[in-house]
Amino acid sequence: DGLSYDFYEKSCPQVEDIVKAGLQNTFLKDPAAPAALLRLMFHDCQVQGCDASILVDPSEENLQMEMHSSKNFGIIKRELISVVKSMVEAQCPQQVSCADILILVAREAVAMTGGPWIEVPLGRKDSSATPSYELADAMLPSPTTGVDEMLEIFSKKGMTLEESVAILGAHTLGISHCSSLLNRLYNPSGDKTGVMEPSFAAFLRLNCPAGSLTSNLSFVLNDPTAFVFDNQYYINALGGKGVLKIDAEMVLDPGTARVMERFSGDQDGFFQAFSSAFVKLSISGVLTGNQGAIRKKCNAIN
Ligand code: HEM
Ligand SMILES: [Ca+2]
Ligand SMILES: [Ca+2]
Repeated sequence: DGLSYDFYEKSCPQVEDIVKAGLQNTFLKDPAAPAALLRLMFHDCQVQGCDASILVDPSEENLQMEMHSSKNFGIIKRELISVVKSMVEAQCPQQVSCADILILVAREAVAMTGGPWIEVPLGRKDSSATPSYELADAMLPSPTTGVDEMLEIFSKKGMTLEESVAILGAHTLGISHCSSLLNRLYNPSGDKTGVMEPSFAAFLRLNCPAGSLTSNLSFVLNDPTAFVFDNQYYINALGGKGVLKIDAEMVLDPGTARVMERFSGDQDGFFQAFSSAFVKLSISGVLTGNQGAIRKKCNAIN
């Protein structure tokens, strides 16, 4: 597929160290950043492949952008990729794509919060064209996405059932806004996500009241250790404390539940499956070789 593990060996051998050093400071000051950057990677890769398309800001020539899709609600920290890119540019001008930097950043987000260190192949190019928000609308999941749609998304990337359940373990980090939960909490004919543990249901309703004007601002943690990449997400979901519909519905499906049971008692097994799933996500639909470009700035087409 044109990617390799030593892609920058000649042109920028220190790139992985620059990314890591650049992020250490950022993550100390901003504990929400790792989760945001991991989700950012998924939302880039899911639309037109891992090509940094999600980073492009609107311009006079192109007023449309992926970020205008409501499916990208809650996506933040795009600008951090530009910060890391400028650090890389200072040492290796015009060598390293924003698409690769985004993958390396997501890899560090997992590693620095206690997750596995994942070796990723490099050599992606950046898109020279931005997709419309309609493509983002069509490709990205929503708060009401269920298990069947989830498995379809990830089997298209060559993931096994085990890997698909593992990649959802990304919800061990970060937050969900109340607006993503209202359908689960207050629409009885809405999401059928089984029995929520009663005190947890009460906790969610207390934090996310019906009819609140601030449900786009208020949020709950995705698991009790939302700053730590661990297997707590599976333990909680199995105990009726899954936050999002997908987290709760995976417990109801016997196939996904069996894998969750295993990960809830085997963090190393989870880390291994997550690592191979992460690589499959990161190589999906990439531009390589003469395709695409290396952007000068991550937020604008050259
Ligand atoms: C089809 C499967 C998926 C669905 C339906 C889904 C849905 C969601 C939703 C609704 C939120 C809350 C957004 C908000 O309210 O701000 C969220 C958050 C998050 N998702 Fe997913 N997601 C899926 C797969 C993934 C994957 C594959 C990853 C990463 C590899 C991921 C990483 C995250 C992270 C880290 C957050 C927290 C973001 C933050 O704290 O800023 N998700 N997801
Ligand atoms: Ca993309
Ligand atoms: Ca956690």
